[in-house]
Amino acid sequence: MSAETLSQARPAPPPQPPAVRVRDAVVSYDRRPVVRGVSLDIGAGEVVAVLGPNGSGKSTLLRAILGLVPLTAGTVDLHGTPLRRFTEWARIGYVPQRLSAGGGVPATVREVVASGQVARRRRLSLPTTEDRAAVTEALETVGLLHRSRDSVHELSGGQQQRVLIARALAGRPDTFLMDEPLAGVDAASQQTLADTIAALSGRGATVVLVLHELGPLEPLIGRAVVLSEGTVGHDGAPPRPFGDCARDGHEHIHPHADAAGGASALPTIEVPRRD
Ligand SMILES: Nc1ncnc2c1ncn2[C@@H]1O[C@H](COP(=O)(O)OP(=O)(O)OP(=O)(O)O)[C@@H](O)[C@H]1O
Repeated sequence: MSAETLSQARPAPPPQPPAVRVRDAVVSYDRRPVVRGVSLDIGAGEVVAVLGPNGSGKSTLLRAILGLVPLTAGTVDLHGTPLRRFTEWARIGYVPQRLSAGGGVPATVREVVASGQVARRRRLSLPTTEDRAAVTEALETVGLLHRSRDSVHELSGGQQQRVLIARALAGRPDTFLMDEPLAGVDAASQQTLADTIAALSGRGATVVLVLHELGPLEPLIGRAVVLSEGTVGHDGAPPRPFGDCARDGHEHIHPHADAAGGASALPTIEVPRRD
């Protein structure tokens, strides 16, 4: 290579840090460790499923990554920054598992979805036209624009789940952590949401999905982290036959009631810790 070519060569961009880096993470409830020494990196732009049986620690790991439950030991970095110093919460979209009934405040569907933009707004600033358009688009994406003014209390369980997904979309983050986003959602909406997640991935978003079954997300999932009693039992291509969970008679207990029982199950809005 000539001196001239060398002088024209641009320096390579610095390597991007992983979107999520977990090292030796331990999380305990009442001194009982339920995540026991997990280490993993999730690269920016990766789509990763976190699988495992009931109680294996999937949700707890996700919540620990977000700082919603404290680590007993180990570290978490988000986009190259230790969790306790991480401030770019507008980059993170969290879809929690639907939580207990009765804990929510009365809110319309639109209000809940708009709350997904809190992290990206300056304190006390009003939503911009762009913000409002993003809320409308998110509601359209999950097929609930027509329910915008209804109370979330009136929605079925599957619809509430779609509200939580819309809330994450409305914030326009680049990193999604979703805890069973399709559980309780009807088949047609599941496919729409899978298409949405595929589009997010196509735009370079990082997506971490706690799942019990891959379902319509299967084509998207190249990597699965399988937890077993709080440790990583497998990290690689999705194990087969993982579709067993979808077959009749599987013993997995899904935490989400479907439409029938959903009206009483309010989403609890959680904001990651920012200290
Ligand atoms: N807030 C809590 N307090 C005490 N124990 C908890 C709490 N949350 C979860 N656990 C327990 O920790 C263990 C791991 O739970 P976790 O919800 O992380 O598992 P999971 O793999 O997501 O399960 P599931 O598939 O049922 O959602 C379970 O034994 C659960 O009962």
